[in-house]
Amino acid sequence: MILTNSYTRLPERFFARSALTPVAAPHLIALNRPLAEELGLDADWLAGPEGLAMLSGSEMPEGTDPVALAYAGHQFGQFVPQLGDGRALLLGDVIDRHGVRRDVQLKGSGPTPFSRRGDGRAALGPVLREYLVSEAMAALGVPTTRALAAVTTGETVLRMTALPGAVLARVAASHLRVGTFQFLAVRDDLDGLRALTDYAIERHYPEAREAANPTLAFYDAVVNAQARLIARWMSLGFIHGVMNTDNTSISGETIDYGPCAFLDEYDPGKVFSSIDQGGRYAYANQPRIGMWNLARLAETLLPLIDEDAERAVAAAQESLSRFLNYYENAHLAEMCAKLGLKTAEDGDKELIEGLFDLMAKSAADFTLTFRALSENPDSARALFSAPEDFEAWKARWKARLAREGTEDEARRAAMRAVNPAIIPRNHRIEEVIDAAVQREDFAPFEAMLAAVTTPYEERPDYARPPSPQERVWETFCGT
Ligand SMILES: Nc1ncnc2c1ncn2[C@@H]1O[C@H](COP(=O)(O)OP(=O)(O)OP(=O)(O)O)[C@@H](O)[C@H]1O
Repeated sequence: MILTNSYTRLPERFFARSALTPVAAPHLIALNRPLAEELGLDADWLAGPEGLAMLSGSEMPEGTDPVALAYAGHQFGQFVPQLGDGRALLLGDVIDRHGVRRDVQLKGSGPTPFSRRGDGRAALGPVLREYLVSEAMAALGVPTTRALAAVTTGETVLRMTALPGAVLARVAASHLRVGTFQFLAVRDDLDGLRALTDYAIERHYPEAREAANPTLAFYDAVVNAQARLIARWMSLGFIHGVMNTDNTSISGETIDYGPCAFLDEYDPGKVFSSIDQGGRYAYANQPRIGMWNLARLAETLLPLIDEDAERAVAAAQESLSRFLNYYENAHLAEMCAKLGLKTAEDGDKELIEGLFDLMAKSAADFTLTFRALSENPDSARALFSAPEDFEAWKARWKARLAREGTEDEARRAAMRAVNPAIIPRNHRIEEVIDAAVQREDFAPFEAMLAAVTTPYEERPDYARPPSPQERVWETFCGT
């Protein structure tokens, strides 16, 4: 098993090497064989003793050079100049079957020089949550980190109580974050910023090299990727929950599934995360926060954009101002597709907003509403508290559909292919975690993984929203 590590070609101050902390009794609970195959990794080797030693962070194959990456970040708006992988170890990278370099990282593998007061570990529950939700997101076509494997450690970690420990092996287009740039900028490390920008351009946006101002073109590409990512989240009712700048990936992937959750009933102000007291990362705030995070990235790049500070600010502002355009175009395209419209025309935005208003008034289930519209709009009526208002909206929608003239069955098929039947609902995730933690029963995890990775197939058992007794009000971060 050969993993190179392209980060170690960057200056030493970007990362720290860290001693391994072998775990008591590693046990493989999940291995993503299709992903291993896509990465060109030998799944049988990964499932064997040497693979398990690597996946649990206990022992590395000869030649592996794992590192913890340094980064900073704004957490809930407060700048922390020194964060870094406090419980993660980047094993290295591979070139996948499509020729793309991908990182393999362990999360929960023990203390690193960046652990601060933390134990470097992860509990089984959050590892299962991240595994399920990231794989669901991939199946839904959302750019995301992936789950390669999950291993229990045979050790307990202390949180509110003693919990079983686990390690997640995660794959990412890279682990570069807005916070990685902030780490260098706050230290006035211009050479470092140059090296990091070159690395990021090379890895993610090579076309920026050809631009008159490569740094600006790189920034614009990140703005675009984040705008499209957040539009995708919004179209699925996904709430990230902890959109700090250290969780804003330069590649435009979703990263860190700590307190995330999908909406059940539609509520634009919805917050799940127990630590998001002010609602900063509420569902409807996500585009605005994405733009705020990108402004922080711009600040780090100013000296590379232009030697003249005023010109640099003006250029960065112009680029950032395109975020709203990118976002609105992407969101409109997503929503038109969800409503079976192939093109967008004047008035579509109002049609979409009209539906969301009704959904909010009725607390209609987000996923069920769009799925019902894809199958049998009459069945959607029951989701609305004022059926006559829904009928009026439906008449507008039907008139709009008639103007496009797509044949009904073809339109329904197209809508079913973009409106999932299955999302990883929070109450089901909690059941999976309970079974695993209380009874070491992983069958519910496997069954749910199979359901959420085929999200467009009808599965009434997983499609059902929570009953009032099953409802989960809060998710917890950083465990
Ligand atoms: N148990 C822990 N021990 C040491 N450091 C931790 C622990 N939990 C979180 N941290 C660190 O606190 C910071 C913020 O944590 P956060 O929960 O956003 O990240 P994470 O979930 O650990 O990792 P990632 O963002 O890579 O998914 C990170 O620097 C992280 O490494």
